[in-house]
Amino acid sequence: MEIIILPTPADVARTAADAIEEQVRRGPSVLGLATGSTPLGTYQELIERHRTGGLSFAQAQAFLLDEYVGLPSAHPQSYHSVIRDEFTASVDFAADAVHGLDGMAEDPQAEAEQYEARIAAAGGVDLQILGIGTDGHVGFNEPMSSLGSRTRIKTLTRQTRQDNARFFDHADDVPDHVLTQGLGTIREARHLLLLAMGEAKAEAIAAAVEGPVAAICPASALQLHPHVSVLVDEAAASRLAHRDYYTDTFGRKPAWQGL
Ligand SMILES: O=P(O)(O)OC[C@H]1O[C@](O)(CO)[C@@H](O)[C@@H]1O
Repeated sequence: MEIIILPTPADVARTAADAIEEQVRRGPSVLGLATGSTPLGTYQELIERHRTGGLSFAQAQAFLLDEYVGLPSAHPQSYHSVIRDEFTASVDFAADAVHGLDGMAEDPQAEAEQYEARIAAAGGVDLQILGIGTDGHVGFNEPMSSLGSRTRIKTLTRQTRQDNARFFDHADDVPDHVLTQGLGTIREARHLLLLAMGEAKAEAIAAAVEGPVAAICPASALQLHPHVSVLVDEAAASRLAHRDYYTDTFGRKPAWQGL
């Protein structure tokens, strides 16, 4: 794992956007997109680079990590709507290049299996953006998710429903169930970019990076992946015990200048 501690959330957003831009400029790419508040600054940065710097997503495809069960895709808080409104409609993805799970599928298991097949048919994910929940979830893989799990239906924890209540009119409107890529699915992406900002994420980041690989902290499963970049601001890094090791460059330029 490469742990990159940056001064501010804006630096995290810019550095993540650099990695995505580099991937997309390399040629046809498959991106894994997260929703939630964490990647919003990154998406803003990419939209700006599209508008002013000619960055094009016309050759890219994208797969969402997860979706609420029971929300039609037109619901403003469905992740279909969120990613369209916050990112994909403001750049130049081709029609049908952005894929998500159907939260209204009559057979969620069949939907999950078809989604895995669509990812495989696209050649797998080149670069996966990830946020982290305060309980250590990635995607919606809540604590005690199997470290080898595949895309499936999951029940949200009370903590995650509370955390996400801010996006809904009433706390009770947060769905109980979700469809999410599994930890095994996520770990098949070729490069993982885990982003976290703010003190509220500090404990989860410390457990994910320095804790044992254990289902109690699903993000710790990322330690098993060969190419993970963890981009955190100072606040999210504040509980890391080995900060000096991550920041020591011995006078050289930091490794993250070219993720
Ligand atoms: O970025 P937030 O809103 O803090 O949420 C943390 C993570 O939980 C999720 O909402 C669940 O997938 C992600 O979208 C996000 O990365």
